[in-house]
Amino acid sequence: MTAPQIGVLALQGAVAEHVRALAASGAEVRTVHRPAELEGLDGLVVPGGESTTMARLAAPVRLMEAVRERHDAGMAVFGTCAGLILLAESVADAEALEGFERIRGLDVRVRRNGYGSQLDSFTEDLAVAGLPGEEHPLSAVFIRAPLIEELGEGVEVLAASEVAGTQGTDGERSPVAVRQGRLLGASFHPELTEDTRLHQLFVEMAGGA
Ligand SMILES: NC(=O)CC[C@H](N)C(=O)O
Repeated sequence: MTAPQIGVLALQGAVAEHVRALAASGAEVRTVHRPAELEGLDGLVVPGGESTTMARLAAPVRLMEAVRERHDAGMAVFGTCAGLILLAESVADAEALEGFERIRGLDVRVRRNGYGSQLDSFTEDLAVAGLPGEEHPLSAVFIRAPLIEELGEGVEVLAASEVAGTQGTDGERSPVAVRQGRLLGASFHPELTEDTRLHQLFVEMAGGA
């Protein structure tokens, strides 16, 4: 079997760390800056960073639209943190993103910085459904993370956080890793630890699992 071809959207953000984690997970990896570079990819990671910056940088070459079209044609997409914001069907406080295309498609509503500011960044051990060695928690790093406020019917929750968002989810566990068909989303930064199991799950998904 040939290795799944996975791209990392490389406009801004945590690109190199995703490349390393994907390569360690058996993928053939390349960075993507332009629509033509999406050709032939089985999957694309949209990294964390700053969603507004990425949306602005993508606009002149219509990269968000191109990713959406490739996803419609079968490419899997994994959005982490800012990448999740770009993948979400709806953003609660979208003023800063207004007028800019996003990928969309993942049937969730997110709130940017929904766990608070940089100072409220945290690490949490999560149980994630469907990972190899599921009984070992995944150490998840949250940095100005988006809060998933609402989920559509077809969205499966793989992990939830004990930490409540700043608005509306008091006392409830908030979903922080979700899957809907060939879309995967995480509020946190899976590329910042040595644990590559979520990347492995995505590489398998993109390869047809
Ligand atoms: N670490 C991150 O990716 C932060 C995301 C950032 N708060 C945004 O809105 O894009």
